[in-house]
Amino acid sequence: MAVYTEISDDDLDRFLDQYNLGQALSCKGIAEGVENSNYLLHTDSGYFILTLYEKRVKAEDLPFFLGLMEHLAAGGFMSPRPIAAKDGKSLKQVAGRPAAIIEFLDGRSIKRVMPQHCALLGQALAQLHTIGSDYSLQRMNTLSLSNWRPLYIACQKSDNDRMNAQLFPEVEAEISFLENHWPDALPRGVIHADLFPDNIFFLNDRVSGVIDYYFACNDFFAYDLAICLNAWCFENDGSFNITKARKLLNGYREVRDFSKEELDFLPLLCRGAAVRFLLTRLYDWLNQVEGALVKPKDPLEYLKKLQFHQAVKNVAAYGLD
Ligand SMILES: Nc1ncnc2c1ncn2[C@@H]1O[C@H](COP(=O)(O)OP(=O)(O)O)[C@@H](O)[C@H]1O
Ligand SMILES: N[C@@H](CCOP(=O)(O)O)C(=O)O
Repeated sequence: MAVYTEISDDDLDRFLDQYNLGQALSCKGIAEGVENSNYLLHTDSGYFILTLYEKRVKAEDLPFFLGLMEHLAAGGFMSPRPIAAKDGKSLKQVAGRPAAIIEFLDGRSIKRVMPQHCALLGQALAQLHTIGSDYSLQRMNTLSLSNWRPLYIACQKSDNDRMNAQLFPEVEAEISFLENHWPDALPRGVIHADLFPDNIFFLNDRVSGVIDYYFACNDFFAYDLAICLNAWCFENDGSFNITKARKLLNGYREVRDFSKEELDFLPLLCRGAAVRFLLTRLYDWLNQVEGALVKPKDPLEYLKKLQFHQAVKNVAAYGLD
């Protein structure tokens, strides 16, 4: 459960006075998520998500994230809209943290990914890329190639018990490889950058919501696909499910076709995406926040995914000819 910051009743009442949403009827910490504190807020006007932005989210990036949600929703994408306060602004403060109230979306994230979910995910991802392409704000990816080595060094420094001594040389060699082979130019635009199964809601066999834009940034579209291949196409036993990958990629290209160059770089981008999540998970594992209600995720899951992609020769391994 991710709740890092508690809100007192007085703080909540004062906060809600700034909106036209009536009084709070309840406000409960949500038992999912890792990055921010999220509450299910029930007011006289209905249900909302109240998010308090924590650690990795920089206050200066919040206009990009909230504006993107608004832009995507206006373009017909199933993103929740931030709720504007009486002064028209959606970014506020509560309990000393930047905070926003977000529209509540119906639907549920799926616990057991099936190939048809991957096809719908692919279509949704391509829609996000297409609708996001005329978004006016820009944000650099702060968890990309140039950030992996500093993050790796920070992990090493945090590993006081040398629990991961064996892991480090392998990760460092991979970072060096990626630094030497990362593409300079591929089709790019706004990407979600964290489209894991917990960030998509399904209802009646359709995508009803895409949430959690707090890693969104400008980067290669194919890197977003790589993140999704890692997050959606491996089974619990660590094996790669080529059927799911094929469905994901084919679903994507029904909406936005990818170039040969994007496909050629896909194995490398998948390696980079694996390193990115391995490192952030490792960092969080080694730097657990005392008293926070959060379950850290397993970094080694991403080492196994990395090793799979290191052995991939071309996109046939992902189900494409
Ligand atoms: N707009 C929304 N509508 C409904 N539920 C939401 C919405 N946003 C977040 N949630 C719920 O809150 C949980 C955590 O949200 P998320 O944005 O993933 O948090 P974090 O940024 O901490 O990872 C989600 O798994 C979902 O259950
Ligand atoms: N998806 C990341 C962690 C970020 O969690 P989210 O709750 O923001 O999706 C991971 O799996 O490492």
